[in-house]
Amino acid sequence: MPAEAELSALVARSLRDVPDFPRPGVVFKDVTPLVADPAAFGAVVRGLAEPWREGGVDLVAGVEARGFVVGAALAHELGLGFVPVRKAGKLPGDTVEASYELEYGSATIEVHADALAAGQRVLLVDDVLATGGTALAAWDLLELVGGTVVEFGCVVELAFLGGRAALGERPVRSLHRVG
Ligand SMILES: O=P(O)(O)OC[C@H]1O[C@H](OP(=O)(O)OP(=O)(O)O)[C@H](O)[C@@H]1O
Ligand SMILES: Nc1ncnc2[nH]cnc12
Repeated sequence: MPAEAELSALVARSLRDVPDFPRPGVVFKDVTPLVADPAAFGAVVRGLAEPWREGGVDLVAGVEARGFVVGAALAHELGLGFVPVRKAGKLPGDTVEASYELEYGSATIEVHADALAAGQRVLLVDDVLATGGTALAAWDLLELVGGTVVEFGCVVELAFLGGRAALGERPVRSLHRVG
């Protein structure tokens, strides 16, 4: 099996599907079993890091909360720093914020206004791409504070929810696609 297919299969068997969470009709893709398994977690982090090992990115950003788990590990793997994109009201400095809809609700996220130097190239990551609302809002915020986002990387893509299309021409990479 090619390496990409093997990694996709590993992700598939390391996730837990939780029906009707957090509300009826949603099948929640739970990554907690994956990140609790050092072999699976390591393979996922290496998979997301692979295109960037020779450079092209200055910082990794991740969206609270699950994006912190993937993003901080990935930043460490690449020898880079990490920029947190947080839910509203958590960052202590001056922030810029964006509100958005996601598969099962709405939210507001923030990034520190001084998180990036002008032109710094950012790899944005999260665990799940669903409608793309979160990814698009985070992408725009990171560019608003001066960065250039080079890719949105995620562990799982719920293709039937259209996140890739919502992100338009922005590069998206997922390790495992559902639907
Ligand atoms: O593509 P979307 O429809 O925007 O959905 C994807 C987002 O939803 C989840 O986060 P959630 O807001 O549930 O927060 P959490 O990480 O704190 O659980 C997930 O971690 C992504 O950030
Ligand atoms: N179905 C889902 N499972 C886990 N995280 C999500 N974020 C948005 N939709 C999700």
